[in-house]
Amino acid sequence: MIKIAITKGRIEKQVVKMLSKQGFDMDPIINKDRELLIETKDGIQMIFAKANDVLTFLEHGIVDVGFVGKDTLMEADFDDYYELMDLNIGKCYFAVAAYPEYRTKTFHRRKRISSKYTKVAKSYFASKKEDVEIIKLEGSVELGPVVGLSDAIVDIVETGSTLKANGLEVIEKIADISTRMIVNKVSLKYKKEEIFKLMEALKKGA
Ligand SMILES: Nc1ncnc2c1ncn2[C@@H]1O[C@H](COP(=O)(O)OP(=O)(O)OP(=O)(O)O)[C@@H](O)[C@H]1O
Ligand SMILES: O=P(O)(O)OC[C@H]1O[C@H](OP(=O)(O)OP(=O)(O)O)[C@H](O)[C@@H]1O
Repeated sequence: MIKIAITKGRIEKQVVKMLSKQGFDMDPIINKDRELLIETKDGIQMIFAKANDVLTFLEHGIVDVGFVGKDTLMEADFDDYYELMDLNIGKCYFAVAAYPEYRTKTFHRRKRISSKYTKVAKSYFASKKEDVEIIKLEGSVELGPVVGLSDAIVDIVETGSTLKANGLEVIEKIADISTRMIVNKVSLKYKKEEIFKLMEALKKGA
């Protein structure tokens, strides 16, 4: 039995589609209602969780494999896992975004940056040797500049339509993001064959 945790939502839908294309029995998952733990005929147990919780389950050995965005991995403090594969799905990127005036404006105080990803934001501005104030927001981060809470944001951009709809633009790209397959180090020792079978199937299903 191989135990997998998948980030609910976008990532879940795409990973399930890839596995189903490779002949894995995904019907119980496609037809699930609100169940959070599903077992398939192929000896796979899947749980569906919030991105950060996927890492928590893997850290505590509850699951062998996790599917999460690189954004979640970059923001997390836990890094004792193997990142086995880039699935090339869930593609987007981290960026600094703001109103166009941000580019030319002179700041006589520390810039205020709002983000859900405070660690990523902090290390980006530190790498630029800029001392900024980071303000944590849990979502709809674009609100920061819109309501005057912050001068800029660090957030995920996919199509750019959320930024555009709010008059904001990308100031600088920080890093590419895509979905990664991560594996518990102990699991890789004991379930190597099943884990590699899963990885090969995902490679073919890409
Ligand atoms: N436009 C996008 N916005 C957010 N995440 C995206 C986007 N495109 C791809 N992703 C990837 O999908 C993952 C899950 O995103 P999703 O929107 O389902 O959850 P979330 O925004 O992290 O959390 P929440 O459940 O609070 O909305 C992200 O961690 C990221 O890797
Ligand atoms: O470039 P786009 O295609 O417009 O996508 C980017 C938007 O999607 C994400 O938000 P999400 O929908 O996950 O909601 P949230 O802001 O509540 O996290 C992200 O935080 C941006 O707001």
